[in-house]
Amino acid sequence: MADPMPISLPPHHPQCLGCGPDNPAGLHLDVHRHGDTVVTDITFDPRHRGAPGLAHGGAISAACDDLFGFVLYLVEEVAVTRTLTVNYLAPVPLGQPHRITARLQHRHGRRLHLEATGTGPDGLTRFTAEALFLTVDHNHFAPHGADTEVQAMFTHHQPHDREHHN
Ligand SMILES: CCCCCCCC(=O)SCCNC(=O)CCNC(=O)[C@H](O)C(C)(C)COP(=O)(O)OP(=O)(O)OC[C@H]1O[C@@H](n2cnc3c(N)ncnc32)[C@H](O)[C@@H]1OP(=O)(O)O
Repeated sequence: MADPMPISLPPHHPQCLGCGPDNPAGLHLDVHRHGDTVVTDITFDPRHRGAPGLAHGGAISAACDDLFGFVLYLVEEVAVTRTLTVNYLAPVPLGQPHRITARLQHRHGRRLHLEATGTGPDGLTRFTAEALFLTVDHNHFAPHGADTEVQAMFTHHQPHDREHHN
């Protein structure tokens, strides 16, 4: 079967560490939906350096965590990370695009079990990640004054609003 057309997904918000276009320290992830997966191509650069020439594990972890946050658009529910495990299978060189693909593996009540894979241009999978997200309601963000902002993320920015085909 032919691959589904990719659909552009909106950033969580402009200042998001993972995907916010206005965050100068951000990873600036550009994310698309491909069927039941979400996909981003990231090229770690010297700002993300761990060992010389290689990406820092924390930067890889942040990219996976934020990409998991895009699966929520598919689930159409707000959830937050409870656990995140990254399997660093091989060093990730700076300056080479890596494709990270994430999806919902299964759901059990409030528990969303998510999985991701990061693969280089040579076809080598250099990291995988698994996360448990727990669904929350908007009140979760209320003590921090962000409840309406998060609500807007999931109402005003429906993925199909920005549909385009690459
Ligand atoms: C808005 C989208 C932005 C996306 C950005 C990218 C993602 C992020 O960075 S999110 C930010 C980082 N994460 C956070 O700040 C979360 C901080 N943690 C919390 O606020 C709370 O722990 C929270 C809300 C996750 C859960 O608290 P609470 O609602 O009290 O849940 P709790 O009762 O402990 O657990 C709920 C259920 O999950 C189960 N559970 C909890 N932990 C685990 C675990 N590790 N494994 C399996 N089950 C678990 C519990 O047993 C419980 O099950 P049941 O309902 O059957 O009793």
